[in-house]
Amino acid sequence: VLAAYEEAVKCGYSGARAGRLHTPHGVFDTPMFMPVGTQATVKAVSPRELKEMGAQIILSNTYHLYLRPGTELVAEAGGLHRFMDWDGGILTDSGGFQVFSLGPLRKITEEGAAFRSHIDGSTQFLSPEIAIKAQMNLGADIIMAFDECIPYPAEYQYAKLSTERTTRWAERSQKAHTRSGQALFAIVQGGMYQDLRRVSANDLVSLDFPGYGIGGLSVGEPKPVMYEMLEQTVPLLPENKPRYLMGVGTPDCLVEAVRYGIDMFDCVFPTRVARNGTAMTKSGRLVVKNAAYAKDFLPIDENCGCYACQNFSRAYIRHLLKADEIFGLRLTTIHNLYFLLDFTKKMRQAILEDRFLSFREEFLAQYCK
Ligand SMILES: CNc1nc2cc3c(cc2[nH]1)N=C(N)NC3
Ligand SMILES: [Zn+2]
Repeated sequence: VLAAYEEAVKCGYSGARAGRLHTPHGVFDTPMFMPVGTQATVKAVSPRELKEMGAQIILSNTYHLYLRPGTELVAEAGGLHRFMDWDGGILTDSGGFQVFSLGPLRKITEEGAAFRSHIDGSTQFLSPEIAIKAQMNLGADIIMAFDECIPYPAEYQYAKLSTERTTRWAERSQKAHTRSGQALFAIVQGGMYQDLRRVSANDLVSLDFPGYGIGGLSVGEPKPVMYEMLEQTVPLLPENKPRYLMGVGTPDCLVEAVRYGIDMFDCVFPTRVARNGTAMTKSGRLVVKNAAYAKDFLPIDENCGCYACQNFSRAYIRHLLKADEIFGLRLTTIHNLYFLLDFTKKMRQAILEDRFLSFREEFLAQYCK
């Protein structure tokens, strides 16, 4: 069965739920955080380390792999799982976001999006059909419909026309998707307009997908606006199907989104800030590179079970970062990924024990943004 959803343990007092996601590569627990491995690697960590820290599903990007090394090449290599030696779950994003955020955009038409490659400036074109074929070649367990990610802010009229096109593109994505054993999720758009979000959700639900991404959020809008869009959208999505909030995020956003009923998350934040020496903790960010930690022989977090915190001090990691030693980036990355993976595990446990709201209160009280 594809990304079927079962055991959605629904807690009466909030939309939070703990579920299990069935894929050809295993059954995975939600809420879940998916480490981002844009170019078929989660930067600075190995598949063995990912497995060890409890990663279940990781994300890769069709846009990048289509441009380099090419999705046919990955198919010839036996598919993305074989190519990167990852036997857990893989979700590929369709390129809808990256085309608009990475390549200098040439032109969007009903047919698709023409753009210039951010790698060599060559003229490229992605359409629902091309994006779906590319994802079938990659062979991920979950793939995403090709959508247009509306920039923020956007005029109502533009958001309306773009959202309607994204729905037509979702239908074309569905028709182009012929690979069994692979789940195609649609992506709800609608900008920051409540009515457009509701129309987008209702239209996509009537096309009947096995799961739904919520896109076009965490694109610079104030957090209350993001939560308002969630409040409008999530209740319209089927309870027995996964909801995936794309590109989110920081622990405070995760705990709020879980309260609204989100099950899946991905974000480059933990791996990206790790590479400039920032560690995530339950009290907020800790910039290990700061001189304050030069002689701090405690771990980043004494209660953390990760490889970095079990074996190394802040002083050592700071030394490596100051000396531009690659191992320093590896340790901060391992810690940040472990922190978020463990955080979602703690949220799941709280939901199952019917104490999610108090877990959320306690966490938010301690965490400074
Ligand atoms: C960082 N914020 C973010 N918002 C997103 C929104 C989308 C996405 C990826 C995102 N990342 N991928 C899509 N295919 N569409 C919507
Ligand atoms: Zn740690």
